[in-house]
Amino acid sequence: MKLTGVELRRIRMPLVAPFRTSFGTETDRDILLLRVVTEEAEGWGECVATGEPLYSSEYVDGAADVLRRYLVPAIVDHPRLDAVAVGSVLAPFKGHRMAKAALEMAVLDAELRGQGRSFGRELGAVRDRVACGVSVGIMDSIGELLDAVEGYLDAGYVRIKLKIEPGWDIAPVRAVRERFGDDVLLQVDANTAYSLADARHLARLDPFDLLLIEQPLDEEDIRGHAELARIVRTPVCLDESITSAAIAADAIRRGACAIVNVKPGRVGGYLEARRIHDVCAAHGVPVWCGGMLETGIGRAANVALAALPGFTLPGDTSASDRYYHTDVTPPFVLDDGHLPVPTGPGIGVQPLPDVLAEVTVASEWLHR
Ligand SMILES: O=C(O)CCC(=O)N[C@@H](C(=O)O)c1ccccc1
Repeated sequence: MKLTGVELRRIRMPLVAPFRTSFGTETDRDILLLRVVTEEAEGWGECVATGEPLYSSEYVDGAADVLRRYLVPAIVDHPRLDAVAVGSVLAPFKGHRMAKAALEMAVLDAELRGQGRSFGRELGAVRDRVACGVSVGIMDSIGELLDAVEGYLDAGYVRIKLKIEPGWDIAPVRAVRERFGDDVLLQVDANTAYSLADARHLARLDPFDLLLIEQPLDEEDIRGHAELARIVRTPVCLDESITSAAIAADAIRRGACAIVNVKPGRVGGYLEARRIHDVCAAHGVPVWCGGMLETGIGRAANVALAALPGFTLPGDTSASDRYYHTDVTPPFVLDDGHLPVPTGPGIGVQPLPDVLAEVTVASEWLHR
């Protein structure tokens, strides 16, 4: 493909409600979108970096800078550009996986739209709809939490994920179990908020029959998670720690995780996400699709990824209205606890021009 233009667009999307995790509270999402224009088609990519470097080292301003200064210039003159080439052209630049993922996604979307192939077909989807879980933030009270969980269960979500942190863990889990019973699929996400010294405390979650405990320790502490997994009966799932297929294989072989949360932005793109899926499948490790509060652009691609065979656990692929009053694409609407896998070319959705214009804070051409 010949790249004829790359647009960097910054949008601000207010959340329907504050979303609190162990590393902070978001009230709106500051999001970078990339539009790649080629002679055959246009493609869209969404960068999942957060406003501040609190989930990982990446943040929106940094991603915009590295795209503007290094990543986009590196690919624009490539004679035969396709999504597979993007990874190798950008490899010399260290890190910045979320920025790289957005660029690779936009190139892949343009390439597939030009070929009339969907993300699902390209990635190897085996389902035409995916079961959806929902992530529930830390709340001011147990009552508020139970009301939120009731609303999501009524909406049809098939799995509940509770954000936890020291001081908000055993009690909310116990309250949800007591109120909604033992059959609700329930898991927790600590976002690195604990240390190995908390192992015995975290083992107090074992009686609640959770699907998993996600990223309890620091993202670099693979050994610590392996030790924790020998103390806590609840399966350990890693998120922030898993930044590549090689690291996934290492973590699995060292006993650090029994389940992996696959997030394309965290690992550098959908092609690496598929490689992680394949490595986990080879080790008999189930995966599920994580979320970064994506708009319908990233959500469409995530739903396609979640349809791969190894994605046997419900992901954080919620409906658009879980986070946004108005999505920048036609909304993803939960149907019987599932979302349909888009079947159109590329990601299968298009931004709605009026909505996009309304939420756009800045737009610049990085190449034309
Ligand atoms: O449903 C979603 O898209 C959000 C799922 C979720 O909880 N994301 C968490 C996470 O740590 O996985 C997150 C929240 C805010 C910012 C980054 C990550």
